[in-house]
Amino acid sequence: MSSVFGKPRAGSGPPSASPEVNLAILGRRGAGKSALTVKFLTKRFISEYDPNLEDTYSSEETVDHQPILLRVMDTADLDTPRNCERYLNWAHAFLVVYSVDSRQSFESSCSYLELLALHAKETQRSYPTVLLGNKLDMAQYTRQVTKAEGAALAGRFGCLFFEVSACLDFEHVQHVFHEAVREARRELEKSPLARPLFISEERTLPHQPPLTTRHGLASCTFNTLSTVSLKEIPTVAQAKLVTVKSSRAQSKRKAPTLTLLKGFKIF
Ligand SMILES: Nc1nc2c(ncn2[C@@H]2O[C@H](COP(=O)(O)OP(=O)(O)OP(=O)(O)O)[C@@H](O)[C@H]2O)c(=O)[nH]1
Repeated sequence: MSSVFGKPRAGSGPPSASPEVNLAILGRRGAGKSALTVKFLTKRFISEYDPNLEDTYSSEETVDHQPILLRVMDTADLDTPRNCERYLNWAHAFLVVYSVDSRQSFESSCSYLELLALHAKETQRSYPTVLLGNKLDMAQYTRQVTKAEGAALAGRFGCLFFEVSACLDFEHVQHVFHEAVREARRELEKSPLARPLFISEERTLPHQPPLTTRHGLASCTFNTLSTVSLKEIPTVAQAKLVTVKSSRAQSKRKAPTLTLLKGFKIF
């Protein structure tokens, strides 16, 4: 297996002509965001990660026979949404993860869904969101959140809902990520300008308290689209970008690579 260890995307070849979708994975610490990301990218379940590192991965996928460059930001927010503009201004779609064996993580997922609903309202755009109840393999022993509760929460926010397990079958996890891509693609087709923007000037509208105040979200600032200075996001803010080419890389001529995932090597 040839390898790239933490290799930045820039300089790793000509830019891809495939359409691009940015997907941010949100949720409370320990919900399984990294495990799901790694499962999707490598088909493997790895049990321990450095919880403090936040990484963004890039993977060439084929969804419904169409190539797509999928970027996945595996966020590390600890317990509540923090500095959320880094993903709000970047992502086309979101996966909000909780663990079916943790009521606390379920409650956190509700905060994330509220944050996203507010962001959609502020920007007057739709952001496809999938609510994921992870650790389904634990449900028979320590389930704390019923499937009906998950479905009801998803229904309240108009998002798709699945229960999955990062340590069970890969196909189910892949299906969830691909559903997010499908939804994002639909949204991008409806609104061609719906590309992530990086707002370089921080300014709050008069009469509009910052998001932090309205939602009590610690250190979460939000820049409205009415600011004067807009430019496309150049790279992923505050996140290290590495390229992941798993054994599922579309071209069989491209060798699968080794990469850095939250400080761990995948073999
Ligand atoms: N049984 C089981 N354990 C899981 C599953 N997904 C993740 N875990 C475990 O749950 C713990 C937390 O998983 P992470 O993927 O690190 O969770 P995270 O949401 O990324 O949390 P941070 O890294 O702290 O941001 C680890 O010990 C994983 O092995 C799952 O589907 N089933």
